[in-house]
Amino acid sequence: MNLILASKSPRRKEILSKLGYTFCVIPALKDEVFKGQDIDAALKNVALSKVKEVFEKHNNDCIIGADTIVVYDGQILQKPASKTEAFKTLKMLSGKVHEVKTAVALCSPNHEVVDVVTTKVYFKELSDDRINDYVNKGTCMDKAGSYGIQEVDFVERIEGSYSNVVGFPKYKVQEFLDKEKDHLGL
Ligand SMILES: Cc1cn([C@H]2C[C@H](O)[C@@H](COP(=O)(O)OP(=O)(O)OP(=O)(O)O)O2)c(=O)[nH]c1=O
Repeated sequence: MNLILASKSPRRKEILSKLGYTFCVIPALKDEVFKGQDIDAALKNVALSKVKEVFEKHNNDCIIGADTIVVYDGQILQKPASKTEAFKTLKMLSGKVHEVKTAVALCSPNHEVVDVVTTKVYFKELSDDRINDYVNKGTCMDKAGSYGIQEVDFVERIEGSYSNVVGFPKYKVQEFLDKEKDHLGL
C-alpha cells in the first residue's frame, strides 16, 4: 500500500516529508463546498471529500489530506479572491484573536478517519502600510485568512499547534499514519 498526499499545498508536502514519510502527491480537483451550520462538521466534509476523490482512483492506497480555514467572529475566511479582499481581511484581524482550523482526513482500504485541530492566533496591531507591504508581495493569495504564519511577523502569540496553522498538524498526521504503519510497511 502506498501513501498519497491529496494536496497541492507545498507546506503540507514539506511537513509530511519532514515527518520522514515517502509518498506521492495527487491533489484533489473538486471545489471545496462548505455546507451546514456547524463549521467543524463542514470542514471535516471538505477534507474527507478531498481524500475520497483521490481514493476512488487509488483504492489500494492510503490517502491523507486536509483543509484549513481561518474563523473570525463566526465568519469562515478562506483564500482571498483579490488583494483588496486580502487587505480588508488582515485589517479586520489586526489586533484581534482568531482561530485557524485544519481538518485532517485519511482514507485507506482499512479505515477512514477525520478530525479537526484548532489553534488560537493573536494578531498584533497592524498598520495599513504593514498590511499593504505584505499583500503586495502576493504570497497571501494561496492562504486561508490571507496570511501565512510562516512568512509574517503579525503574530503576538498562539495557543495550540503551529503546524496546524501552516496547514498540517504534525501530531494529528502522525496519529493517523501510526494506525496505518503496518500496511505502509513502516
Ligand atoms: C493560515 C495559514 C494557511 N496556510 C495555507 C495552508 C493551505 O495551503 C492553505 C489553505 O488552503 P487549503 O484549501 O486548505 O489547501 P490548498 O488549497 O493549499 O491545497 P489543497 O486544497 O490541494 O490541499 O493556506 C499557510 O500556509 N499558512 C497559514 O498561516
